Amino acid sequence: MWDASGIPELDQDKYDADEEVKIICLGDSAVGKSKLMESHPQQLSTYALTLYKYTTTIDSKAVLVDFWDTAGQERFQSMHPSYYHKAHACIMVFDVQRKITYKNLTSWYTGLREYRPEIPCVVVANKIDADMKVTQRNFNFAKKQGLPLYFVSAADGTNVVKMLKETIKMAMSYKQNSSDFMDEVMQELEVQYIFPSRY
Ligand SMILES: Nc1nc2c(ncn2[C@@H]2O[C@H](COP(=O)(O)OP(=O)(O)OP(=O)(O)O)[C@@H](O)[C@H]2O)c(=O)[nH]1
Ligand SMILES: [Mg+2]
Repeated sequence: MWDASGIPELDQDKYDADEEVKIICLGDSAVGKSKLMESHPQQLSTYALTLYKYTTTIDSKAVLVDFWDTAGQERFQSMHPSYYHKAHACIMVFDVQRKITYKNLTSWYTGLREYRPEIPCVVVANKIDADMKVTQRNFNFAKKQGLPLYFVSAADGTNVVKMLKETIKMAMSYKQNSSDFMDEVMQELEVQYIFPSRY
């Protein structure tokens, strides 16, 4: 099992800066998570984790975004808690051509909410280039959970930038507005859970 805390570049303290957000990516293997992120050249890879660093301008503020990408075969059951730690938003991806990847969103979402009950989360229906008709279909999971749904193609770029920009905005808004007491408590609990030996 990988340990993000051992990599200096993944030092959690830097996420305290106002203009930096952490966005995690979840979804089954081969749905296109890495392809969605690969438009961003700077990356740092370990065994199961790839970090894509991305700078953008939102509301005339320079924002540094760390996109965290893991291999889908890790599955939610064995996701390391530090993957979720201090994440400000989540991108959940499925493949419109493989129904099972849509069904499994439920498990990914349950796993996410265990660690990050409040962060904004978007659902991405990827690979629409393979079958444009799917954009007419209802994907009730997103509606039922009250999550935004984006039809995208990582292959030809359709809606990718729009989805990323809107997710970054949600992440920033979460970071700026969620410093309520419960969130602080949750974060303390997470820290103790990840680094039990320090306490
Ligand atoms: N047609 C089409 N193929 C895509 C699209 N996005 C990804 N693919 C292909 O789907 C395959 C899997 O893409 P990856 O980005 O490696 O998927 P992943 O979710 O990162 O998979 P894991 O790392 O195993 O979890 C690759 O062959 C991609 O080229 C898309 O929008 N359209
Ligand atoms: Mg991948």
